[in-house]
Amino acid sequence: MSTSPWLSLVLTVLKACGIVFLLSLARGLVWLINLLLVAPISDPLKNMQGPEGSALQNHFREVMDPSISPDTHENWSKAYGKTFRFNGFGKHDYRLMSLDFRVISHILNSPVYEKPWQTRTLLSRLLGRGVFAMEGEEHKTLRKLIMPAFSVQAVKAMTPIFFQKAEELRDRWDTMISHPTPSDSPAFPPLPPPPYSPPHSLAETVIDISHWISRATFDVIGLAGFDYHFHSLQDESEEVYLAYRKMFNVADKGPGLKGLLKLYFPIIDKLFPDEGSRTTDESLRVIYEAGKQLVQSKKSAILAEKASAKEIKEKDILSLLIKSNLSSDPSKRLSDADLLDQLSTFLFAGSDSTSLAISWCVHLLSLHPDVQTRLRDEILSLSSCSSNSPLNASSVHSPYAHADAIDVLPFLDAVVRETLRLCPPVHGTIRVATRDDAIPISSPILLRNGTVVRAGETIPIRKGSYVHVPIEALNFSTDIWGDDARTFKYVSSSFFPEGILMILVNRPDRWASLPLQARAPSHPGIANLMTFSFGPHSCPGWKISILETKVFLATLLPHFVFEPAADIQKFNAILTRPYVYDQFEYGARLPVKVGRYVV
Ligand code: HEM
Repeated sequence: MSTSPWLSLVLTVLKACGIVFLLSLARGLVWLINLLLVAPISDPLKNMQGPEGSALQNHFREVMDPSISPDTHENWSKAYGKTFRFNGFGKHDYRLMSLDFRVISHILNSPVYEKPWQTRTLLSRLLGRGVFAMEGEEHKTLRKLIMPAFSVQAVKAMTPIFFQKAEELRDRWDTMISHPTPSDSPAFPPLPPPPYSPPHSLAETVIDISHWISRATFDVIGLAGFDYHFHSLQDESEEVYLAYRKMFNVADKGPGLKGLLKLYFPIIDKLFPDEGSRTTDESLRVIYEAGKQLVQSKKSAILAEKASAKEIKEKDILSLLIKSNLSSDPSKRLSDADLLDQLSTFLFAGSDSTSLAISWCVHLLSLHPDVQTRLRDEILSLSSCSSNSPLNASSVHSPYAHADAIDVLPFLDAVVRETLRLCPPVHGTIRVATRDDAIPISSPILLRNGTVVRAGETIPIRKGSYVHVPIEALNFSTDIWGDDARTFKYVSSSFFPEGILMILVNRPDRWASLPLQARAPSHPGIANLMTFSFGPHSCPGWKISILETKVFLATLLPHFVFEPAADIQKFNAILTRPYVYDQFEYGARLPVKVGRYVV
């Protein structure tokens, strides 16, 4: 019996598919064996000291979960020296971590180290070709183009917006105190008691301050960035605002296992888009539609003003970017879509990070009433508000003069910096070596084979190795800040012994006379902190955040007293956010008791 031609064709195709499948399987197997068994043998990090773990055990939680990471970093650096290795996805994936500033300086300044492609791909999916996701020459060019938008003058020009939104927030909270509504206090489980409660409470209304401050800082970047009104402090219904929020919420959840698989096999997302992908696509569509019109109208306005030789009035970041773009080498100019990507990047990088800085400040002030009172007194002592009248942009002085006066208040500066040191919104960052390298160290280490690597000598690292930069741990360095640098423990506020609270109360004062090691050139960080990182990828928005935080505190403190309402813990998901202890499933929240301040 002869086989039909169709059947033999099907059999041939099946055979070919089988061969392709077997070849792919063999290739995958070789790759896996090399990854898990062969490559690790010659990895120089193998010879470093570090915590042990089984073949596929990772140490991500130990180094990234802020409820245990301070202890981990302290214990590991005591046991292995300041530069050690730990398991990434297993023993085959040794990663370098260091609390040695010489090592960190090298990693953050050398062109050998870049953000891993995985991070950049994830960011590009949300933010397009933003400065966050770029490296090398492209990054350098773009960075030069955006920097005018972060100059001292540009930040100063934003101050009326900081005041406007801080006052709007103050008024919202004032209304909430007068008329507490059920929608402001949804039915969450009872709040676990805070580690400290004042003997005579002056505040009754519980407000999730991180939620409201986040709305305010989103509005700020909308106006300061694009001259765009999200009006989110009024209600959260504006289309572009919702699009950004939904998209960033997806990002906040982290990639998860499926997200990681999608990174390596993008086809999965094309074939089986999940809820997160659909939300991101729809959000991007809304953002790009609105953004296109915004960029075009701003560009036309700027060109028209240029043609009429009038002074260009627009002060928002987008206008400054367009101006900077128009005057740059035509071959290096950004397209309208690229310009918009930078704005999405600033919203992503600048709104919630600043909101967290303000929220953590209020949280620490609520726990330390004497610091709160001292700070309020300093703010009220400003000549323009000596009579409990609120600081506001429309009073006798211009908002610019107000902002200048606020900026130089020493205790306010100390409280803001101390909070940024203890609660950095970005817990850490990561780099990958793009070629074999030798990293200089300043603190000696003992290798596993008994060799001592002395200060000034180098340790080898090979292409493809990951290096974790533990921002929070570097902020807690006892070499810089002294023995009390690590007395702040966030394991669980309920375990706080009284002694630790007493030490924390006065710590902002350390900023009045900084130790030598905290000053440049010993300390390379921006504003004497690691919080904004440093080097070519350091945060360009740090001046915005520090001044914005100060203006918000200076506007809110003369009006309100803050008392703790719950036991709060830190959780690190892209940013380090506050959660109610043991109520993680209810999302990031920072309930604080807010009352009117009465002289
Ligand atoms: C308290 C608030 C802020 C904190 C803690 C913070 C922290 C950081 C850190 C640690 C980095 C470096 C990340 C890395 O190297 O992986 C960074 C980069 C960046 N930040 Fe901020 N940031 C804050 C506010 C802002 C603001 C207000 C803006 C803009 C409006 C901004 C825009 C950026 C951008 C564009 C980058 C990428 C820079 C580059 O790759 O060249 N940030 N930020």
